[in-house]
Amino acid sequence: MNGRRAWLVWGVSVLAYLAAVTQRTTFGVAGLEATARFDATASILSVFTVVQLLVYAGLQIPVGVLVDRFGPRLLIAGGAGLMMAGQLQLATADSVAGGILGRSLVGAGDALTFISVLRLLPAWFTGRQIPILTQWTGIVGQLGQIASAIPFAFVLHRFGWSPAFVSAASLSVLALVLTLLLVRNRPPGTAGPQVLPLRQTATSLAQAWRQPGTRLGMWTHFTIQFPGTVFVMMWGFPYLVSAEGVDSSWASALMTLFVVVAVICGPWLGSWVGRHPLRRSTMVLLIAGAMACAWLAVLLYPGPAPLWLLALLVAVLAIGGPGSMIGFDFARTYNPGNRLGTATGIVNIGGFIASLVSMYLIGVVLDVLNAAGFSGGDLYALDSFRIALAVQFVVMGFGVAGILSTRAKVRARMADDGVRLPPLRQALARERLRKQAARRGTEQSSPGNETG
Ligand SMILES: N[C@@H](Cc1c[nH]cn1)C(=O)NCC(=O)O
Repeated sequence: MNGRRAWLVWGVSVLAYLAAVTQRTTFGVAGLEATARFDATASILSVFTVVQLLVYAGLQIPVGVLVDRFGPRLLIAGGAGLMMAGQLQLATADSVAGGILGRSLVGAGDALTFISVLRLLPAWFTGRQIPILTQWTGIVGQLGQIASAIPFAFVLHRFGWSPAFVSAASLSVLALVLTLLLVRNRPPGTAGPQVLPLRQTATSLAQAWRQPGTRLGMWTHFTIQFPGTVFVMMWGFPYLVSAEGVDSSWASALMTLFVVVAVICGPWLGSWVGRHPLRRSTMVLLIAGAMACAWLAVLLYPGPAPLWLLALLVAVLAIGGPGSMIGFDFARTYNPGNRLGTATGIVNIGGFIASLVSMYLIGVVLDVLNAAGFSGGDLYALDSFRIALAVQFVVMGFGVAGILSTRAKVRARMADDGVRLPPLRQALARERLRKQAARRGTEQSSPGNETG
């Protein structure tokens, strides 16, 4: 099914997602300028980010329903239009209310983009390519952070607030135009999934939710996306610099390591998922276990943790981004085409809710410890952070319980359908044999290649 046209559609839609991630992250880069422009305190500024994330998370299900009804092209274009409007609003806003309106529009446009881009993949690609391309979609999109950190920051510091946000808006204009010109919902001559009548929308939403595979995807996203998001978007920098005493240039290097590890792991995880579709949840639990162990080692380390241990922590947390994409693979494989957008929206809520709850609770615990005198007047004391960050174990425990209970339901349904899951040991032995056979095949074919 895939040819040049499919790659073009994917390329343009991923550019639209990259533009969305750029718009999502520009405000973080402009934090200092925003404080001066809006004459705002740190907590008011954090409201900008929280509102944007709440709008994003709150719109996931409506957007999922809309993408099933109107197709991804219209929604990706609409998302780009909303983000353009949001950034233009921000470019001219000089009151907190005006700024928050701008960020809300950006959050709404952003919400329309990612699940619509994922929705295009099964229409244009087949089989094992889909999990790999799902990963590449996530990876290429994250590069939008670099567009905020380098060209956007350059324009902001050189030319000021309004030119920077207007230039960011122009990226969404490009995404809007290219999407309308080049993206199509499916290859010409192929029939899309049957669109359900409007009155069946609620039924379809209920069916997507009742499907335990969708909820397994949501708990997957919930459990392993949030530790990395919390670290990168909110608490990582203050923790590293103020509590662990890491130099700020090393802290930036650790944040770069985060992106590099996510980029390296994504394609590998995508191809692993394609080869072991029945072991996806085991991989998710392994990643969650590795994250819990890494945090435990850092938080229990007597005194400030050494840089190598912090680098290990960052590397493990980074796997969560690509790892959480396995959640979307559950949604895709356990739902029919006509409710795939809805199911994807449900999955995508998981990680963002867990992130918001954790970010907030960590802040509350830090405040309480400070008010109680535990922190010795230093809000970001190492021992206070040890307790506050441990909140994540509770959130993760919640997620793991969700994964285990929904996985049991998925497996029970599979057993009813006559699908038997071979024991892990047997599956690993079979994989070893397959690899040996593949190696023997290569050895045997090499002389032929040489003579041929
Ligand atoms: N898991 C992330 C995307 C990702 C992929 N690799 C690293 N991060 C996700 O769910 N993203 C949703 C979005 O809207 O960006």
